[in-house]
Amino acid sequence: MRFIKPYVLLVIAGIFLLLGYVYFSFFSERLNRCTDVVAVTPWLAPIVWEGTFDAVLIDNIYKPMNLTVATTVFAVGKYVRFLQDFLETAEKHFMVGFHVRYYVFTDRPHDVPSVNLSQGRHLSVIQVPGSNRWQEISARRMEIIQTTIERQIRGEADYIFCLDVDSKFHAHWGSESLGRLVAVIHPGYYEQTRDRFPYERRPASTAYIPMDEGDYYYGGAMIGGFVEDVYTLAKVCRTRFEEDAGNSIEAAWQEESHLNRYLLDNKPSKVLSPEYLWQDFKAKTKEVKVIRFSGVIKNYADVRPNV
Ligand SMILES: CC(=O)N[C@H]1[C@@H](OP(=O)(O)OP(=O)(O)OC[C@H]2O[C@@H](n3ccc(=O)[nH]c3=O)[C@H](O)[C@@H]2O)O[C@H](CO)[C@H](O)[C@@H]1O
Ligand SMILES: [Mn+2]
Repeated sequence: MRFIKPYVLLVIAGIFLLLGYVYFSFFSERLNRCTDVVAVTPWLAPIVWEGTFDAVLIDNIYKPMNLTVATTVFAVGKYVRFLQDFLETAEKHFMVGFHVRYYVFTDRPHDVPSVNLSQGRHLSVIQVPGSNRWQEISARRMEIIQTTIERQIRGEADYIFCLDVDSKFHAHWGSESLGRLVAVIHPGYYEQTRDRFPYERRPASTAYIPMDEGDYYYGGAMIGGFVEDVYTLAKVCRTRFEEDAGNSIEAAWQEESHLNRYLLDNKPSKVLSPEYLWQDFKAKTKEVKVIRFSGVIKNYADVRPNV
């Protein structure tokens, strides 16, 4: 040992430190980059994330089918102000190249903006009553979707998406989202365990979900699928909502709670990742590579009839 000069020992120690650093930073970077997502549900339905589909290939399958996609959107009261951005961004990103029929439900038909629609895309305005309770407006969507499918949409479209209006499209939303019954994972709860989901927890409500049940917490801002499957969903949720009202109970998150109960018993055939329902106030997380549709930041006191 006495032949080894101290500086040699220092150099050896330095080399070990350097190797340790390189090794550690390599693996910690790999750990950080590990953003794998689950792309299938326990009942084997796909969960659609960026990287799990080939947009060109899927379009090539669906486009020759000459499909029409209905899109319902409610703009009651001051929510008409969201229509312009919603429609303009939908024209850029939503089901581009497909026949799209927008159904705009509003109590202010004269305030519906005129937006240039691409070829093969139409818009109908359907007058609905206003209300002084936002909970009622939000919840009555199920009833109105049900009756409009009966009256009109059934004969005009193959698929349907029912969307929140206080939102914008930011990137491609195409045929990869089509399926028999399609729901979206709520962006606020995809990292949570189910005991944290805000399901309706009172057994007196028909939307009740016990603590040890539930698959995902689905967002009420998007529901889609075959017109007939969405029709049944809307009808069941509406009936249950009214049954609850008869017993003087309103589920925690109105139709969203009923939707979650319905989807627990009737599993969606396709689940969209939170890329398809983000919220502008929420910072992007590493799993979410693309934000396709996102709720804008709104001043609730300013836009809702009651707070
Ligand atoms: C991200 C997400 O999943 N959002 C859900 C959530 O919050 P939100 O806070 O996003 O609800 P919201 O105020 O956007 O209401 C839902 C929708 O109802 C319509 N509307 C509402 C009020 C009004 O005065 N006029 C009007 O037209 C409009 O289309 C709006 O987008 O909770 C609601 C139920 O409580 C719905 O389930 C929403 O889909
Ligand atoms: Mn909303």
